[in-house]
Amino acid sequence: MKPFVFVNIASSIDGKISDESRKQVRISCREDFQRVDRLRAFSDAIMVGIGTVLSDDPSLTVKDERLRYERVQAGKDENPIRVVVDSRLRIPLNAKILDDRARTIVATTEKGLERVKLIEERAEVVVFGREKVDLRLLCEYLYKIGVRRLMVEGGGTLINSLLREKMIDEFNIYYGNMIIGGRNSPTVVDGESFADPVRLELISCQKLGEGIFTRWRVVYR
Ligand SMILES: NC(=O)c1ccc[n+]([C@@H]2O[C@H](COP(=O)([O-])OP(=O)(O)OC[C@H]3O[C@@H](n4cnc5c(N)ncnc54)[C@H](O)[C@@H]3O)[C@@H](O)[C@H]2O)c1
Ligand SMILES: Nc1nc(=O)c(N)c(NC[C@H](O)[C@H](O)[C@H](O)COP(=O)(O)O)[nH]1
Repeated sequence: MKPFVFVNIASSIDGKISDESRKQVRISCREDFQRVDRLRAFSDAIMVGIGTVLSDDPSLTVKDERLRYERVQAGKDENPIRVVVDSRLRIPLNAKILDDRARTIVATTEKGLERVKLIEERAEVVVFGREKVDLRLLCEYLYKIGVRRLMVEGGGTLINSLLREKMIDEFNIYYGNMIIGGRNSPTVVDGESFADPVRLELISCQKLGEGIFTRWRVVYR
């Protein structure tokens, strides 16, 4: 069994999620960040790859105090569980994701065991896989500890692996009103291309701020 897995990502019109520097580019408008905050609040866990932690240093917490309050009223923690996929435990000790605002799980492999002690002082470390984190086992584990809605906030390398494993149920993509360009800029799905393109079904499409918010169901064949 696995949670319902959905991606939320902000993209430029040319499909880029950052520029060639790989530093964070603000693509979302205010309305979109509010939408993302609500999605976070209605998720049990939020997952990112270590590439995103190293580039963006996200906190992955719910910003709106009322949404955190509603979670507590519903018997949940203020913030969803944060999950980092980090094969070699490269996570910096001062990463925001390791602060005490939410429960954090760092998923690593047998190659990441050297730093386990250090990280364990700040987060829960789980080991799944030898070279790359085994995402199927990780998602099964998350289901076992009660995660039913898993939000994936990137980046493109992690999303590619999850798609290959047929783990993603839905994409929420916000297209900001910009073109970033650059052959080496990260895209929504990086890594190798698919022999057969992954098919999607459009759920909804709406103007949001100055951009477009789209939802897509993944159709695996
Ligand atoms: N615009 C947005 O919404 C948004 C959101 C997130 C990230 N980003 C951007 O994306 C970029 C980072 O993305 P990225 O692709 O470099 O990194 P990523 O966040 O996808 O992390 C990938 C890393 O995770 C690790 N990993 C472990 N097991 C894995 C597995 N089974 N499959 C895949 N990866 C595994 C590997 O070390 C791999 O290099 C940054 O530039 C960031 O700004 C943008
Ligand atoms: N939704 C969204 N729109 C963007 O324009 C953008 N650049 C990101 N980038 C993803 C980034 O890695 C983080 O998810 C948050 O942008 C960081 O915010 P927090 O500190 O977690 O609140 N995400």
